[in-house]
Amino acid sequence: MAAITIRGTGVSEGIRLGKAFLYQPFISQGKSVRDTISEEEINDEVHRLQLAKEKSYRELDELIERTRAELGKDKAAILMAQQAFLNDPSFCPEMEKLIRQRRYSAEKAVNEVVEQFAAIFEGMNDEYFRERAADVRDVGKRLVLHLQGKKGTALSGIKEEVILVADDLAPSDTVQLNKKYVLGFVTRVGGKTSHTAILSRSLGIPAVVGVGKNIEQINDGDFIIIDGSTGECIVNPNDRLIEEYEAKRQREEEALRKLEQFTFKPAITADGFRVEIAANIGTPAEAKPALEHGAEGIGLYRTEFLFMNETEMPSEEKQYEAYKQVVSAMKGKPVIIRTLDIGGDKELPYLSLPKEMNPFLGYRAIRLSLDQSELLVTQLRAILRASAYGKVKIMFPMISSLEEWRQAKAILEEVKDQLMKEGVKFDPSVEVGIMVEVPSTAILADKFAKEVDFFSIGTNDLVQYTVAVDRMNEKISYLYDHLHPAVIRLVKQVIEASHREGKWTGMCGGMAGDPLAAPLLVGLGLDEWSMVAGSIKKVKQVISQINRKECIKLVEEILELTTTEEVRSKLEEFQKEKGLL
Ligand SMILES: C=C(OP(=O)(O)O)C(=O)O
Ligand SMILES: [Mg+2]
Repeated sequence: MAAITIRGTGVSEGIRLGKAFLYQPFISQGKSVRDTISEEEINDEVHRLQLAKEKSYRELDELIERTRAELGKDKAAILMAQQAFLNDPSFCPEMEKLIRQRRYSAEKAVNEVVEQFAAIFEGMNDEYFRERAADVRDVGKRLVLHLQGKKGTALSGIKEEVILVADDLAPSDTVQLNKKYVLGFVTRVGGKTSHTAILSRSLGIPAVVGVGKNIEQINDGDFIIIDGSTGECIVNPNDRLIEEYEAKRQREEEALRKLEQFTFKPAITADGFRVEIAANIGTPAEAKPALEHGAEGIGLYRTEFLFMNETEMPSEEKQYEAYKQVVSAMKGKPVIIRTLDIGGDKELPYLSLPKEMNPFLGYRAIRLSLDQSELLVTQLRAILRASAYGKVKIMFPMISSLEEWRQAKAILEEVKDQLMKEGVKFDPSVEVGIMVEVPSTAILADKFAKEVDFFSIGTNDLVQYTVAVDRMNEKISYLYDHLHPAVIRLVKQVIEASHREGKWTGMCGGMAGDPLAAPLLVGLGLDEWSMVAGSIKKVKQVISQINRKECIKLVEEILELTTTEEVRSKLEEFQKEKGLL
């Protein structure tokens, strides 16, 4: 049999070789599914639907319990939302109506109502609601499985090492799988931000998604190779290919093993320059994994996800609980909590923000918080209360003028006074800083440095605003690069301005987690680096194998260069010389 190579998007790196396990939950086993039934069968059919609903409900109960214990409250909430569909007055009752009035079989009635619900969600102009379409289909799948007398799905039954091949993976599928046996994922649909992509990265399982119709080339039990970096998937490879990829996999594993030793080491250059390495998180559940990846603190807690996962503004109490959870988990290590950064690509359905021509230049982040200051006051109260449990620092996003900073700081001082009067415990000496994401702020860094306690450079937005390149637009993504000489100048200016005032500068944009940029940032004297937890080891390794003095010289050379490409080549050359590339 000749080998076939099919391609998708690599979303979680790593090479895996193994047997394909085709997951097809919709294929009916034995029982053929009818579309309609006879008049006499109506009551039995309604009863069948009722039983399937009850079984699904109980099954979800168990899954929720297990998920809460193993993966935390946030993941369990996805399943609770699914259970809520089962009780929705227009969900199961609507199916019953279709059975009674149109003589639909229970399966057809389920599919019809599920697709109506899914279509409504998919038509919504909001990513959060669009994702609910996957949840409602997931509930439908569960109902159909029970109608056909199958208990649960085949996933929990996997007892040997396999590469899972599926149309897509629903949230409830993924909580059932046994990580020990799943070597990798291949899915027909999906892209870099699909549920499977996010999950595979957080589990550290290689994945290729979006292979399309070619997925049909894979049969159950076929031997396949997947490469989660290139998006390649080879079906029935010959011995030569197996040998080649097995050797590649072993090299990867060896490199990873070498990296492990850096996890809990401090980041110090060969000549003794020490920096702090922290992690970016979006939910409290990520704090513990961040520590396990060797984070020395949280350099950016994006609180907006707490707001985005709700259907109404989270109360002070709810926010306080979330912040406290992170602060307590970090056990005295610093936690930089960023106030709400909504707007741009991050929407809040219940805030009904106006549609804008240029949302990234619009009503967002600190602008919104200052305009609707009751939101900011509630959030600052919650953050300050959490500060009693560890080392909290507060950071304002998207500051573009000194007025904005001063207003935000004044509100913070008022909130502190209020809490003091109320006799509420908090840390009165919390450090307060700003994100540097807008060129105007980088340019005025010397003025800001006299007033703030620290800076944290957000290169994700700083690149976007400096180069005038939309960070979400694939078509011009070739322009989007943190190694642009103009961005490097701004970074340098900010770090130097802070040091002149005895303050420190961190970085929580993607540049901090880019190992190639590490010698440049060491040369520039960046004090604190915050990144996705998975990058920590690699960055620590690079830092430990370079020399500050050499990096300072490298910076001088880089500042003479004129293009992004030249900067990139220079950094690659430097790392090759050190054997790091
Ligand atoms: C860290 C940043 O913020 P976010 O990615 O949340 O916009 C940034 O802009 O670099
Ligand atoms: Mg930003």
